[in-house]
Amino acid sequence: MVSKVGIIGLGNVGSAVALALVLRGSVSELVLIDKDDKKARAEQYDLTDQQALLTSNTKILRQNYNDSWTLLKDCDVLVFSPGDISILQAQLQTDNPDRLNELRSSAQIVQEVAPKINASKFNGIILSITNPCDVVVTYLQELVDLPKNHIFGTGTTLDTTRMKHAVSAYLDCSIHDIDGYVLGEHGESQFTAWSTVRVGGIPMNDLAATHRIDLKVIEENSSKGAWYIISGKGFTSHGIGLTGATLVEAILNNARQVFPLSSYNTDYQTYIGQPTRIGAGGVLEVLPLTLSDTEQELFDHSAKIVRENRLKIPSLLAVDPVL
Ligand SMILES: NC(=O)c1ccc[n+]([C@@H]2O[C@H](COP(=O)([O-])OP(=O)(O)OC[C@H]3O[C@@H](n4cnc5c(N)ncnc54)[C@H](O)[C@@H]3O)[C@@H](O)[C@H]2O)c1
Repeated sequence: MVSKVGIIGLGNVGSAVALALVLRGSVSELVLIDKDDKKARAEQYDLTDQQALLTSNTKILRQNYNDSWTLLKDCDVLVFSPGDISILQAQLQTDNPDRLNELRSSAQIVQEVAPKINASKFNGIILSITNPCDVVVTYLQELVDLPKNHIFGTGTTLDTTRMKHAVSAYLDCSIHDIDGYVLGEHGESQFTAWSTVRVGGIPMNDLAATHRIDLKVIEENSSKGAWYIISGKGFTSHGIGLTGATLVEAILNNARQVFPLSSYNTDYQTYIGQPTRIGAGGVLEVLPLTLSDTEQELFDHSAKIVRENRLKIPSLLAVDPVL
């Protein structure tokens, strides 16, 4: 069966998702779109150069930014990854770097791109990556003609892989023995829900008590992961590239698998990172949380931050960015 995936925004992230999808032979057709047409064309040629060396066959298509996006009409999944990473690079010069500072720029992009998605008659599932992830996906859903369960963000999926790595490095064990989630905003208010974390089936909270493990140290190592990477190479790409491809595959294969995605939470009226089952129909189910009282407070706080920032968008867009 033909599977067709579109990617809007071919910077470090969009091109890494495209590369992972092509190398894994996950899709039959890929449609590339970027505001910078030359960049999209370059990615198209670069990805096509691999074809003779692969056992799979992905047709790499491209749509000019200013044309109508007709190639998106029959796409199954659309990856939304436009942005401007220089904003987060500049954040490293501040005392408290925060992805929320990308909001004004990303909200402008959403305003510009959403009508073009609607005009294309795209009717599949959107996977949103652009930061600040939870606020952007909340706003994007409001502007595109798709139901809430047909659009979700990568949420804390990447943060959860970072947490698993930090735990496995600390305990010197296989990363594959670790279950559990980082939840909340894909940002500074995220938290590791230690009550959900198990190592080979043993609750991490029990291990921490018996082995005097300082969970705060492990959490710090994982939650700051993106900033360590950006300070060294200027952007993150490999982890999010494979995260994006894995989630696209989960949709295409109707995996019915649970990831800590940014999905809609009716209590908070916002998208937020929470355990979410996805498949061909997009979000199939948001799993109920059984958190400790402290974790529930952290989750409430994180959702409040996302909601407040969504409400800030009109005033942010009213400000002339040049001033
Ligand atoms: N959710 C996550 O876990 C996660 C992880 C890494 C990065 N990100 C975010 O992903 C986004 C992209 O990061 P990057 O490093 O690729 O940035 P980048 O600056 O390298 O690339 C952004 C791309 O978007 C394009 N673009 C800008 N406006 C556009 C528009 N209106 N329509 C189409 N394309 C447009 C640019 O031309 C550029 O090619 C950022 O918001 C970044 O913070 C999210």
